[in-house]
Order: sequence, then structure tokens, then C-alpha cells
Amino acid sequence: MKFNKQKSPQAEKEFGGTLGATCIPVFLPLTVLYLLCVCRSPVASVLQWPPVLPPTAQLWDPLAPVLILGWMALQSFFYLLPMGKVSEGMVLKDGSRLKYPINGFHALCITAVLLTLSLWLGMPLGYLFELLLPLAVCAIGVSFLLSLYLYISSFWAPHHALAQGGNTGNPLYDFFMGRELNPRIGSFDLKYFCELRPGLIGWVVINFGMLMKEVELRDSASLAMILVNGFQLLYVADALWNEEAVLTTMDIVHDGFGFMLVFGDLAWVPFTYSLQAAFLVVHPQSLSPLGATAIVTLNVCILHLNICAGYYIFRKSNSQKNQFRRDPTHPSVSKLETIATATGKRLLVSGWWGLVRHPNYLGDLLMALAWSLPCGFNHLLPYFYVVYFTVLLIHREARDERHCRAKYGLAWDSYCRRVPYRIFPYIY
Ligand SMILES: NC(=O)C1=CN([C@@H]2O[C@H](COP(=O)(O)OP(=O)(O)OC[C@H]3O[C@@H](n4cnc5c(N)ncnc54)[C@H](OP(=O)(O)O)[C@@H]3O)[C@@H](O)[C@H]2O)C=CC1
Ligand SMILES: CC(C)CCC[C@@H](C)[C@H]1CC=C2C3=C(CC[C@@]21C)[C@@]1(C)CC[C@H](O)C(C)(C)[C@@H]1CC3
Repeated sequence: MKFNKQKSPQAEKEFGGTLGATCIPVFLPLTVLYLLCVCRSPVASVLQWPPVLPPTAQLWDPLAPVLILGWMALQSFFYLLPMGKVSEGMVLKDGSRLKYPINGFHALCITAVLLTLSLWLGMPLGYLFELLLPLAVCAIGVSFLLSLYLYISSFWAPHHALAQGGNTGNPLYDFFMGRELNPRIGSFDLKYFCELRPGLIGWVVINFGMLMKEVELRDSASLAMILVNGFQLLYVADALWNEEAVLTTMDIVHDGFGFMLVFGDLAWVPFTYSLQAAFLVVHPQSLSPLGATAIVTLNVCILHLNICAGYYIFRKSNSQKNQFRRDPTHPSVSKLETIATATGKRLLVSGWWGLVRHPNYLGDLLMALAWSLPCGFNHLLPYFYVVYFTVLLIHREARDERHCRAKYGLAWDSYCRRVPYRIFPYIY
């Protein structure tokens, strides 16, 4: 294959352009390490001054690279096992469709069996708490190395395989955004694998390690820890159960695979999304009988908020769009009102997508809140996820809006007139 230095015409750079693409890869890895340090400090205040810094000895453990590389190899092995069905992705620029194995849920189940086995063999899973910092350091290192490999190897990809946004010719920006849309080694799809396997399953394993640490320290797991583990396990199991739906998301259809997604998948998700569980290890929620009743009542409400409202909206809207994009004639979506676009694709203007322009973000945000509430109201840290996620989704919605306006032009404008709110009905 020949060396490809062609650039795509690029209207506007995203994430703050070259400056953002230079600063984010420095700032976000440091943020992960900082948050992990704060969450285990007694005060656990993100606003603490001077900031809590870890002694260098706490950043490294020779076991960490073994665990990280072993984990990636194990999940790659599960990915390659001939289990589950094979599904096709969306149509690519050259008219072809890639094939993807749908066996993520199998991988989660086998991982659960292995975890149970390791517990039975007496492996100290609670030790993951002590290893969090060195593991995060290694995951960050792997993210940089993989992104570098992806950037270099993308020069051998054909032009039609490049993502629209990540080949501007500016090395820092392209390294960050990702040049190639679907980089593969043979039939192994690196982006699809990283999006759903090592980081997402790693997140629930870390959570479980935190639960075991709590059991080690206090002989039993707290209600708050069980709720956080349960909610987040539901989220991950749902993502893997509905794995096929990820093939119509922005990450897979539009974004290149560069540092932003590699780091997001391999380091950011497992180590910041598990902060609530890590926080609870050091900051148990002590409850008076009155407090316990209030928390239990609150948790029943949270359970409703999480499962009945947030989860329902999130799942139904994602599945509706996925079904519509795969087969608009399917009985579950064929009766929905749509508008035509010049590209031949139609846009849903009724059902969930007629409520707001991103109903899936609304459901996801409701769930995010439900994950933090069991950690009480005395600290900001457990609410980090809610704050970050709100910013991420508002920014993501704006990015998607720009892409859709460029793709669908006038049809998108009439969709916006029909459905004026972006995420929160009557608010935003
Ligand atoms: N937990 C986490 O950290 C994160 C979770 N998420 C979740 O991932 C899920 C997927 O999100 P994301 O990939 O951002 O975006 P979406 O799955 O919403 O995909 C956006 C795309 O959907 C299509 N679309 C938009 N409006 C319509 C419509 N009215 N009718 C038909 N198709 C439409 C467009 O693509 P086209 O027309 O080309 O098909 C658009 O580009 C969400 O639930 C989100 O909450 C996202 C980011 C982080
Ligand atoms: C650190 C960066 C600035 C931002 C990184 C963003 C990433 C962490 C997220 C981008 C889109 C994501 C999705 C999920 C996880 C987080 C990232 C990678 C997702 C796999 C979570 C589970 C959901 O059910 C989903 C719909 C499959 C999600 C898809 C998008």
C-alpha cells in the first residue's frame, strides 16, 4: 500500500484547534492522576490548596504494566473468539461495509466467571485500590503509544479510509483527533474494540475491586457501594448487550481514532468513571437511623430515577435511532414521522427524536446524577462525573449539530424548527 499524505478540506478545527490538541493530552492525564489522589485523601476536596500530590513511589508498581497488558491481551482474545453474531457497520465512503463481531456481552460474562474463580482462589481483588495510581499511569502510557502507532500507520491507509476531521496536515491536531476512521489489524477493529471492551469492562472490575476493599476494611459492603456498583454494572452490561447500536454512534461513524478516543476509552473511562466507588472506600457514608431511613427512601427514588426514567429514555432513544438507521421499514419505526434530506437519508421528527434533538443525552445525564447521589452531599468529588458529563454532552451536541447541518443543510434547519430543544425539554 502506498504512503498517503493527502489532506481533507477542513472547515473548522474542533476542541480548541491546535492549542486544544496540544494542551488536552497534557492536562487530562494529569487530571486523572490528580482526581485519584484527591479521592483517597482524607479531605477529598478538589479545591484543596496546595493540591494533593502523590509521592513518586506511589505512581509506579511493576505489577501494573503486567496487569494492563495482560488485561488488553485477555480482552483481545475474547474479541477474537468465534462467539455471537457478526454485524455490518454503516456504509463507508467507498460504498463498502465493515463486519464487526457482536460478542461483548459474552466477554463480560466470561470476565465475571474468571473474577468469581479468582475470588474463590483467594486472590486479593481489594488490592486494586492500592494499585489505582500505577495502573492509571500505565493506561496513560499505553494510550500515548497506541495513538502514536495509529497516527503513523494512518499514512499507509487509502484516502477514502481517513476521517473527515482528523487529516488537516497539522501533526498535533491530527494525532489528537485521529486520521483514520476505522483502523484495523487484519479483521481486528481497534476503535470498536477499545470503545467497548478493555476500558468499559475494566471500569466495572475496578468498581468490584473497590467493593472488595471495603469488605476487607469494614467486613461488609455498604449500601452506597452496592448501589454505585449495581447502577454502573447495569450501564456497562446494557452497552455490551446492545453492542450493535454503537455502530451508529458518532464515535464509530464520524470520528477518527486518535488520542482523544484512545485515551478516553483506555484511561479516562476506567479511572475517572470509577471515582465514586474509590471515594466510598475512604469516605464511608455513616448513617444515623434517621439518616439511614432518608438515604433508603432517597435510594428508592434514585432507583426509580435511574431505571425508570434515565435508563428508559437512554435505551429507548438509542435503540430507536439505531433501528431506524439500519432498517427504516422495520415495524417499530416505520410509522414514525420523518423528513427527507438531500442525502437520501431521513431524519426522525417524532417518537423520542421529536421530544428533543438528543433524547439519549437526556437519559444518560439523569443516570449520571443517580450514580452520585448515594455518595451523599458532603463532597464535590463524587459529583465530578455529573459536571464533566454535562460539559461533555453539551459540547458533543454542538459538534454533532455542526456535522448534521453540514450534512443535511436545509432539512436540518427544518428539524430544528420542528424540535427546538436540544437536550432538556423547554430549557435547553
Ligand atoms: N458515558 C459516556 O461517557 C458517554 C456516553 N455517550 C452516549 O452515547 C450515546 C451515543 O451518543 P453520540 O454518539 O454522541 O450521538 P448519537 O448516537 O445521538 O448520534 C448522533 C447521530 O445520530 C443521527 N441523528 C441525529 N438526529 C437524528 C434524527 N432526528 N433522526 C435520525 N438520526 C439522527 C446523526 O447521524 P446520521 O444522520 O449520520 O446517522 C447524528 O450525527 C448517547 O446515549 C450518549 O449519551 C456519549 C458520550 C460519552
Ligand atoms: C477525554 C476526552 C476529552 C473525551 C473522551 C470521551 C470518551 C470518554 C467518550 C466518547 C464517547 C464515549 C462513549 C461511551 C464511553 C465514553 C466515550 C468513549 C459509551 C461506550 C458508554 C456506554 C454507552 O452505552 C455507549 C452508548 C455505548 C457509549 C458510546 C460513546
